[in-house]
Amino acid sequence: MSSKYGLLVLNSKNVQKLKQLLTSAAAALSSKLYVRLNPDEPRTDELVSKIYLTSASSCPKLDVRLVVSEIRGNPENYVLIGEEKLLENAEKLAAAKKYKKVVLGGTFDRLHNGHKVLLNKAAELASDVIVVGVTDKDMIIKKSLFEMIEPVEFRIKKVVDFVEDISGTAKCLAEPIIDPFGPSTRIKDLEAIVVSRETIKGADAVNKKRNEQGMSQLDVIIVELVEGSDEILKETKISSSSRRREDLGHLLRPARAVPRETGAPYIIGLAGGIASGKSHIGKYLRETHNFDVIDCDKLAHTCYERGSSLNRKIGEHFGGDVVVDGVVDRRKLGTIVFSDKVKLRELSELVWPEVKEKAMEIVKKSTAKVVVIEAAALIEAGWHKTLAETWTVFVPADEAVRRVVARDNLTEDQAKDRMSSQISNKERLDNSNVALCSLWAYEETHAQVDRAVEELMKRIL
Ligand SMILES: CC(C)(COP(=O)(O)OP(=O)(O)OC[C@H]1O[C@@H](n2cnc3c(N)ncnc32)[C@H](O)[C@@H]1O)[C@@H](O)C(=O)NCCC(=O)NCCS
Ligand SMILES: Nc1ncnc2c1ncn2[C@@H]1O[C@H](COP(=O)(O)OP(=O)(O)OP(=O)(O)O)[C@@H](O)[C@H]1O
Repeated sequence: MSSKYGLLVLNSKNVQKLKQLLTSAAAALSSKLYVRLNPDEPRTDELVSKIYLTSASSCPKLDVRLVVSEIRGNPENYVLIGEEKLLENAEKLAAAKKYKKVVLGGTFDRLHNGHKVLLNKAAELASDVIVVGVTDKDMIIKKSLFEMIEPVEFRIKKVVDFVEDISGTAKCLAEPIIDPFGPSTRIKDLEAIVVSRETIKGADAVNKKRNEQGMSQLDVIIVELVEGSDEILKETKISSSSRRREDLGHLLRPARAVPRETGAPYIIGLAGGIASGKSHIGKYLRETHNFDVIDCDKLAHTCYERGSSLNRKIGEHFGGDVVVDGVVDRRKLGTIVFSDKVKLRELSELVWPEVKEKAMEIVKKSTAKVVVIEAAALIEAGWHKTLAETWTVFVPADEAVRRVVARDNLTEDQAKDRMSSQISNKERLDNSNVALCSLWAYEETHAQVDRAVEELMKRIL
């Protein structure tokens, strides 16, 4: 049985066997590995990067933390990885800290090894306070797959926990920032700023602004980028964007336990904005995975048949002249609802229950293992609250506009208008269990769907 936490002490000899030691940590532990260097192994930037980089391949599931001061809690409580024991040299380590207060900034989504190298540098240099600006709002919306970025409070908590855990002495003060400066140009007695090769310009901008405000200049401490590769996003460094992309097709939050009769199909919702790729994915699920897929768009049309109960309800609600000979005059109804969000909502509230009832009749007759309810407004209609799980497909808004213009022969403004009546991708994803993004080649969309189906089958067996 594996333990949760472990401690790996490195010296000049066993550091040669780093890969082997990290691999044995992977087998022995389930959660966190603290790494400490004994005095005969100096901490160089190369070694810090190597520890994190090697951990990514040798023990990818462990949260590896290179401690720069004394270990929190009692080291005896951790499983010792390898033979080397801890020599207490906390005083020496603390004395080596060059500054009292340092600052750094970032988004820190899905805290990765590049971030850890940067934060380790700050912890290595600062004895008292590490100030961290964590981006939010306008600072994140240009990032790829920004809709999947973790909430800022969560990212802040992760950063503070990591920094205070490895630092031993320094307090970490983190706050959300909505410009590239944040506290770095507000707090006078900062002494240094930690950046990577790619964010040096940001540090220069901070110093320029501090100078203009009559504040001292910060020493600029640079760490090298930790490499990684992502052919789809064309990244050559470990990045949060890649990690978000890797999460596509995987369960983001647990499915709801919905009681199901023996042999009854498992129902999932498929939501997504205009031209996001719902129909394409629905077709793929039907043809490749033998799921039954209910297209609620088509189903809604059948609700408008002559003399239907929906037509009657619409007549009662919007006035008799929108229904001619038992059939809704769609043009007339369109002029009423498309210029008035409240009226559109009222119409939806008449249509959705009818569509849901019809969808459920189809589900009852289905002999498939899984039935997919494909509906653009699934989340607006609140159906996700009763389904076991919802999958959302999305593309960035500008791509959706491009697709609508090309497919539906509309102007850009008309396309934007249509999108403005829908909820945002972020709102959809916040209410979904699985995220799919159809921004790249069809094969990539299919690969995400295949992953989602494979995991779904394991969950529902
Ligand atoms: C504007 C800023 C804060 C936005 O951060 P960004 O969105 O790039 O954050 P991200 O989470 O991607 O990265 C955070 C930091 O880790 C570094 N980093 C990211 N990946 C890696 C990697 N693979 N290896 C090493 N470092 C990495 C980044 O270069 C950045 O310095 C930043 O880029 C910047 O300009 N920093 C310098 C100025 C600054 O710190 N301002 C705020 C002070 S409070
Ligand atoms: N990688 C991709 N995966 C899926 N669709 C893609 C991809 N690349 C481009 N597309 C295109 O995006 C367009 C929209 O796809 P689709 O019709 O499936 O969307 P939708 O969400 O059903 O749209 P709507 O709800 O507006 O009818 C299609 O023309 C489709 O070919």
